[in-house]
Amino acid sequence: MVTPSILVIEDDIALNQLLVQTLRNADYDVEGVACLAEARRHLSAHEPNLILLDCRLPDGYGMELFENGNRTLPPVVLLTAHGSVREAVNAMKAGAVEYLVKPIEIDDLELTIQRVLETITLREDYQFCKSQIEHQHCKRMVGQSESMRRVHDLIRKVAPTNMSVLIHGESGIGKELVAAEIHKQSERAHRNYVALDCCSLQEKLFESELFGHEKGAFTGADRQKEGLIKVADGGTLFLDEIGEIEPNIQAKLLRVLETKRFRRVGGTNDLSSDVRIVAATNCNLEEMSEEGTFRQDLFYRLSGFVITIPPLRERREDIPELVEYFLQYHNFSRRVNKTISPTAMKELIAYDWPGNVRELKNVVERSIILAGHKTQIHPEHLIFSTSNKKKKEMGFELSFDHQPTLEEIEKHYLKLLLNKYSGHRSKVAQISGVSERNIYRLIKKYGLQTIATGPDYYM
Ligand SMILES: Nc1ncnc2c1ncn2[C@@H]1O[C@H](COP(=O)(O)OP(=O)(O)OP(=O)(O)O)[C@@H](O)[C@H]1O
Repeated sequence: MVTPSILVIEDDIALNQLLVQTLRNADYDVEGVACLAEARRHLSAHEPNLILLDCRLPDGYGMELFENGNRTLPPVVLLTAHGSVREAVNAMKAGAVEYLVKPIEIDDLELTIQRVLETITLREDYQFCKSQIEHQHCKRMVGQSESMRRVHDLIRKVAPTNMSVLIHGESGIGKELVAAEIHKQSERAHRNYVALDCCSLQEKLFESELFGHEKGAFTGADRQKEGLIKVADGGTLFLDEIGEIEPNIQAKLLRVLETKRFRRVGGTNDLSSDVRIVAATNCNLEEMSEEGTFRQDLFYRLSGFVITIPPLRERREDIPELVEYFLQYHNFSRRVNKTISPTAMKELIAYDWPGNVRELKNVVERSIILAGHKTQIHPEHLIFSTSNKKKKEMGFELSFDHQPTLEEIEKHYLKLLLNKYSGHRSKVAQISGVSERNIYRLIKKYGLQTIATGPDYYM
């Protein structure tokens, strides 16, 4: 184990030497300085694990060290004069983790330092474990129903090949999770996995995001930029909502699939990238290709291998496992230990889940909060997006205390639909009669990102 390092900042030379020597005898790696200027110099080159800081120094108050720029200081134990309680309180408020009152007892000093260092180690270990668990939870695919076993089987079979894959399924069903799994189980796993939502950006920006651009290709292109196709060279590029891409980009994407070649926006040189494309959609691409809104040749290229994820309401046997999984995840991150009552579980299984797994995840998280101090989640803690059941399904009301502008009506209506359908954007698009791309634009325009739940990269 690395020896913990300590910086002693104390202007009383005798005390400084005593502290340094005592702590060195206790096997710490210790340096001593006598003023703020020296401390700042030392800290610009070293990162001690802990600082012992005198309150008053010849060139200022010890606490001024906290105000010094953005650099995060290691934990500070303040050395205060006997009787200056106010100073100690202010120090703790400013960020010191402990204080020691002079004259300093050696036993006290050693114990305090040991305790502070132990707390830091525990906190670091906790953060590490938490991030590991969160990471695993983000990635793990749960569900042992027959249809999900088939999905797993298809992933296992297609992952090692280099085939393009088209993932089909309703919004919030886990398409991105399947794409990530294909990458993880492929030989490309050690290279980049890059995800891009095809309706998150306006056409020109999307094109430049995908293919990159040359300097001067358009206003604002002040330097050459690498596109995601290149960034994912050797790896996997996941294109979500592929049905939304414009015909011009469809043609360029087809070229990448056929020849692995492309050009940056504004460029004349052919570039190449060995990228595997995994695409997802909740549209009927076949129908779109027959109607002429999606290139047929691109559809055929992409649909060489299709994985369809059935909606949650068609594989209700997965619900208990998913509920337990999300419960465990949210219990852990909220440091509680809630269980679910059999009646609440029954309701979850019976519900139709228009927002699929994403909606289930949200309902479980909300139920933990609503259960408050109760250890068990009951039906009254479950709030579904279509709550008040079907009774208000057909009607809606917008009320204003003034004559609203059209924009205000648009914003309120969008907000109402997003709330009603748990941020299920394709449903909102379908009901309001505009494309999903437009729904995205409106969500951004009216700052409703927090209601529109979806993968982070959308917003
Ligand atoms: N089988 C599953 N096991 C565990 N978590 C899941 C599963 N399916 C979906 N999820 C979780 O549900 C949420 C939505 O999943 P994901 O983003 O993959 O859906 P999507 O189909 O790509 O959605 P969209 O159509 O909106 O892009 C994510 O938090 C994901 O981790």
